[in-house]
Amino acid sequence: MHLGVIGLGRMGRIVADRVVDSGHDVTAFDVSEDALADARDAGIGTADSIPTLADALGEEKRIWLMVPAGDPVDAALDELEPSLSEQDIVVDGGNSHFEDSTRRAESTAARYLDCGTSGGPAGAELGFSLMVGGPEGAYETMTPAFDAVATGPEGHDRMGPAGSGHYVKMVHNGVEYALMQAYGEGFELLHEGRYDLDLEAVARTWNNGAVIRSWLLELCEEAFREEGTDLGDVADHVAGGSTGTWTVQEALEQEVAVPLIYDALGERFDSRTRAKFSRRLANRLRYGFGRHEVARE
Ligand SMILES: NC(=O)C1=CN([C@@H]2O[C@H](COP(=O)(O)OP(=O)(O)OC[C@H]3O[C@@H](n4cnc5c(N)ncnc54)[C@H](O)[C@@H]3O)[C@@H](O)[C@H]2O)C=CC1
Ligand SMILES: O=C(CO)[C@H](O)[C@H](O)COP(=O)(O)O
Repeated sequence: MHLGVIGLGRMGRIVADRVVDSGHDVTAFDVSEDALADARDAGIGTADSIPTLADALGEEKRIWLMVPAGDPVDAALDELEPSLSEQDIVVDGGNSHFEDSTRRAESTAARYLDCGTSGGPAGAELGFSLMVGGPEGAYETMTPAFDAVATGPEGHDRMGPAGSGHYVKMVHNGVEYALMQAYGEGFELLHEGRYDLDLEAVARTWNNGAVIRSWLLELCEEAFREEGTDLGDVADHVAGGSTGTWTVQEALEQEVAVPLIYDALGERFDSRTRAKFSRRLANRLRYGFGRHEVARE
């Protein structure tokens, strides 16, 4: 397969690297000259514009977008559109809103796959979990790329029609908010409670056989090891929030109660006005899985 990758940031560069490492060809583009130069230095083929990238892919273009959700996706698609036909397949691997993905799938000439991606930059070695929505034939055609980018054949699946991949990823992120909140509250009680505890040791013990062991808990262990049991100067400020907001909005529309996700989202908003230990841990965990910048005091 010859894959075009648009967006070579924290996630897109991993997509390109994994596809190349699996023996496929990649031609990549990013608006950032630095990102392009880094990719070239690593032996990845690059193009100096989106139309040039499209030309390099010839007939039956296979293109993976990994740019920030919203306007950048529409901007990249607008530039691609004159080169696209129904022989071509475009994958959006970012965190787009599922309704945007449905709209794009209807308006593009290409076959469109919305692909929720989980694992974060820290998951580069293991591979990602991919939740794909869109036409079955396009999903099957892209299987070699999905095998390469995911943990393997078990790490991706077609969720359903257009929009369903990003819908499942949106709910995944809602769950992520609630789990972070639950770990944060537990560690806050241990931190403020009656024993003088080493929280790294607690997390490590829990990670070895406990019911609540998980990758997020391993990232808690890492955070306490690297920042100290009181999280050092990690600020009580949690950024992000869009994917959790979408989850809550959809839950309201479907009249499904999601009180834990709702509360976790509220805590995140509240963090921007008051200081709390659980939020400081959430702030540090987002670096752990997403390499999002840690806000510090
Ligand atoms: N960082 C994470 O943990 C995860 C991120 N995602 C999603 O993946 C997408 C990419 O995220 P990151 O790689 O973290 O972002 P990033 O900010 O590290 O990289 C985005 C890249 O896209 C480039 N770009 C922006 N507009 C462009 C355009 N029109 N044409 C070409 N390149 C363009 C930027 O120059 C940058 O290099 C986002 O939708 C994000 O929400 C999904 C799962 C995990
Ligand atoms: O999708 C992700 C992890 O699964 C990304 O890290 C995303 O940026 C996190 O979402 P938010 O910014 O709403 O915290």
